[in-house]
Amino acid sequence: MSARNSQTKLSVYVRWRPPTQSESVDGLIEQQSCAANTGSLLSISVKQNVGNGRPWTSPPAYKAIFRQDDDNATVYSATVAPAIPQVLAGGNCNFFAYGHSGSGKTHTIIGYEFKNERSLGLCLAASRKLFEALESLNQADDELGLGIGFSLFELRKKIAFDLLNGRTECHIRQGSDGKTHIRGQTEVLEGGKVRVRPLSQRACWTFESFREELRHGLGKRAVGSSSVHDQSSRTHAVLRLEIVNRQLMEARDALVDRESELVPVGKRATDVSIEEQTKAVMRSAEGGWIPNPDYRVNQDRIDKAEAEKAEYEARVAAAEEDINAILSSSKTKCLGANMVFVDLAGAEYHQEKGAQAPLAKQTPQERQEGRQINTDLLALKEVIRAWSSNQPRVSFRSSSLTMVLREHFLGGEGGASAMIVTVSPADRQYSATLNSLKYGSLVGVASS
Ligand SMILES: Nc1ncnc2c1ncn2[C@@H]1O[C@H](COP(=O)(O)OP(=O)(O)OP(=O)(O)O)[C@@H](O)[C@H]1O
Repeated sequence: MSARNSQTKLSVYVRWRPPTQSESVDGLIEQQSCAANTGSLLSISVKQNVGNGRPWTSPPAYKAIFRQDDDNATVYSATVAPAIPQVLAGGNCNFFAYGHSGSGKTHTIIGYEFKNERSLGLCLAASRKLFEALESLNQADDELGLGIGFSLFELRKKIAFDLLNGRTECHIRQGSDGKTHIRGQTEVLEGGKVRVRPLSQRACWTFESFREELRHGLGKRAVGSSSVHDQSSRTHAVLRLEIVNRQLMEARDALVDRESELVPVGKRATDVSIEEQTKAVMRSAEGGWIPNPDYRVNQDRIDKAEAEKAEYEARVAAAEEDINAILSSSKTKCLGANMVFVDLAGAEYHQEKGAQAPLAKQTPQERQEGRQINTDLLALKEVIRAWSSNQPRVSFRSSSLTMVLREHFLGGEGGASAMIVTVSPADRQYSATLNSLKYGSLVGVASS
């Protein structure tokens, strides 16, 4: 597996969320951050106040540490805003939030208030800025017609659920090109075309329409009870924004059409070949297979079916070429650039000895999901560690989460990646917070 692009860096940030009233009463973690003498990364020291967890000081690893009174707009300015010019110059940028359940990942990435400017989650604040920039480009050249195409899905176990298409199940597979493909159900269309539905991508031409579409899609997201709260995201949500125009969207639709036409033709060629080969042999007296003297393989029939298949394959290749041509001949570099936001499902930790009972009761299924989420996050941790330290082999195939994120990790020149480690200041969640900080520090050190 290829190592990360040398220009792509992963910056790690920490965000403390405000304590709830009961957490303030029960006691808060003592924490302080300091700048190292050399370099610009920060370290954190934490100490449990009431419990007897061991104090810990991180190495210099974090690019910035946000305090409990820093709002989403402040976090956006420091983490995502610097990436907007990179996306407009054609780079791909990825942002994801990592942290234990209830630590503030959804609050940070998606946000819970869609209208208050300072509370917009990172993805909405980014899209608003992108739309502003695209509008200026469109005004300067009305042929560009730029907008944002987005896809939104959530991952649970090995299935991706397409939130823009009624939460339909999609399968995650690695294609012969080594890339990860997320494909929905197979549909038989008019004229015998067989379409394997791709993950939906919806084009929006204004920020307001994007916000409404996003809100609608997010409404389909699954929530359940974690060991910390009862509105927990029990899946990883992935939101991909791509700069598109109508020409690009139409070319993509045309590619899906050409692929749909190829499926029955390809199957027919395989069937003909198998049929001819089957007729050309017969059972011997001993039970083995021998040539059938009464049948001569109809090579013409096979060649005809293969020629038809080649013709349809060429149509697919031409449709792919059309897409590449649109991208390469575009008057703007940003066409096709991506921004990806990942709101990971919350890692769960066992409560410390003497801590309060969990706030929410979990069903056995939710406990099983919790174990699966932890397994995924462990795989992600290993991938980030290997990728950040430029190891030649990165085991992206170890979970469907890492398979899906593969493209985003390996994505292109001139991009940026950032991880925001969200943490709770509650003393009773000390070990969970410590775990997240340690994880972030490993990644931060490896990427520095
Ligand atoms: N920085 C913050 N400022 C204000 N409120 C916050 C902040 N971070 C989190 N919260 C609040 O804390 C609660 C839990 O946050 P959130 O749902 O974002 O957690 P999460 O990490 O996504 O949890 P899970 O993984 O279980 O879904 C929410 O009510 C959220 O509004």
